[in-house]
Amino acid sequence: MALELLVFLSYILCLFLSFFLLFYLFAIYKQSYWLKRGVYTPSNCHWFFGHFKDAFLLKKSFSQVFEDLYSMNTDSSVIGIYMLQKPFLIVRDPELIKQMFIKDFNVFCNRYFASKRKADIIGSSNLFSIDNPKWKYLRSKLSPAFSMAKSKKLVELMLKSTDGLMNHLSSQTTDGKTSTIECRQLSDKYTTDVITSFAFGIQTNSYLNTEFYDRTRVIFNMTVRRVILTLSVFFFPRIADILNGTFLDSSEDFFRNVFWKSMNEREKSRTSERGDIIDLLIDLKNEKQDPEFSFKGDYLVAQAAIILFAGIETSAVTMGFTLLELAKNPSMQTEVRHEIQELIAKNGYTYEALLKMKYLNQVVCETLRLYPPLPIIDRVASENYKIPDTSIVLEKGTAVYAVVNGLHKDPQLYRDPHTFNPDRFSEELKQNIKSCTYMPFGEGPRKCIGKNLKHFLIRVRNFNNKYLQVCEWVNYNLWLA
Ligand code: HEM
Repeated sequence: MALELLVFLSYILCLFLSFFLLFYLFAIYKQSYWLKRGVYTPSNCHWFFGHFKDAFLLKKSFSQVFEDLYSMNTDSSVIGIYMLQKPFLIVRDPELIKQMFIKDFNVFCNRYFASKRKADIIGSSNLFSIDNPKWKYLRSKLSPAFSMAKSKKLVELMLKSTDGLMNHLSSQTTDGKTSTIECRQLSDKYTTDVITSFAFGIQTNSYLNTEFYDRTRVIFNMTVRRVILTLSVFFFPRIADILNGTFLDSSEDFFRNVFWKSMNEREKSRTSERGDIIDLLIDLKNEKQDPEFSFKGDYLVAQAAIILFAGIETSAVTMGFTLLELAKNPSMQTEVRHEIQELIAKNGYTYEALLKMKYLNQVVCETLRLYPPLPIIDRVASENYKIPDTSIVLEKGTAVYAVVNGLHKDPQLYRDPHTFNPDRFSEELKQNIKSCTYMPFGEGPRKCIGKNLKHFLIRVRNFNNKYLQVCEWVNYNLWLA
């Protein structure tokens, strides 16, 4: 009996070892992909984790690993990398980024990083995720809401949404002079209120009533399940299909109901333009529909939802780090406060005053250089593509990445790159910044649609009458992507 058990166990062990050996050989074979194509690959590739061992073992963020790979000591314009066994390409050379993201946009018009699950309409048919040619049609229809011409109206909407923040700040100073405030959540609540007003057409005050805010957190709070879902959507879309997750997760019905309530009420009581996304979506819903894309049902909810979620976190991260850098640099803070006080005294809290805040703009631009909220930006080749001036042919379906946090901290592109220096963006010096070396909003036709808005979002009313200092427990980590 004991002998039989031993034989049985040896069979199991042999089976396991054979399986392991086969998988190991398969992994090594898969990881020879770039070598066969003559593309430089960093040697620190683990047979199972690929180049992302530290990220999978939670020692570094994925964006930090991308930055490290970008910063490898190489002259190569592209770097072949592996996420587990899957090949991806980092494009290091700004000229090549320009070629792919702008000039050859017809080949690189879609994202790899996006939900493609057809069953999840809100996740897959929003402006961020959807593929060309539907994307082009949708973008042309949504763009008017983001034009500079509409910005004036938007600033009015935003100013109305800042009351919550101002009242909250006033209530925080316990001794009438100082208070320790957690800026990250403060910024999250502020951008949630402002962008909800724009995207969903309703006024929220996340400092007093947290229901709407808490629902948005379902998307951003990274539970283990959410991390697996997000990683699979980003890097392994087929696994995302099997996991059956949706973009809005357990909050889907909540946002759908809020959206339709807002649409229906507006349609009934619409007397003048509020100038928000709801106004635009009502017009699009009532237009003659194009066979390319129908503005109906969840296809409408999807657009409001992506504008909300693409705007909240990016703007809050930027605002939080801007506040932090100003607290660390008192002379810059004084300059910003003087500029704001002077312009508000002359123009009031107006669109015109906000446009003139040149130094604050430089500070925000420098924050976006050091802390880009989306540190990597991807595209996928929609056909085989020969990289100009090389013999490398990218296969259709290959994902390529611009590593924004790598470019922004490259000492060959920025002198003393780790120093916070808003003067880089002064009128005379900003001319020296070359195309595709500064891209917090991405590049090319698919760059951020809310780019113009963020200046207003971050400038409005924040820095006027409070003086900032850094407290002891500051956390500098940007744990995104
Ligand atoms: C500091 C603030 C912001 C930053 C740093 C930022 C950054 C970005 C980046 C890097 C992309 C990808 C661009 C590319 O692939 O080339 C993007 C796309 C997008 N952003 Fe923003 N964003 C910000 C604010 C906003 C705001 C306020 C909104 C809306 C109210 C918004 C809506 C979108 C949308 C809808 C897309 C998808 C565009 C498309 O695929 O056509 N963003 N953003």
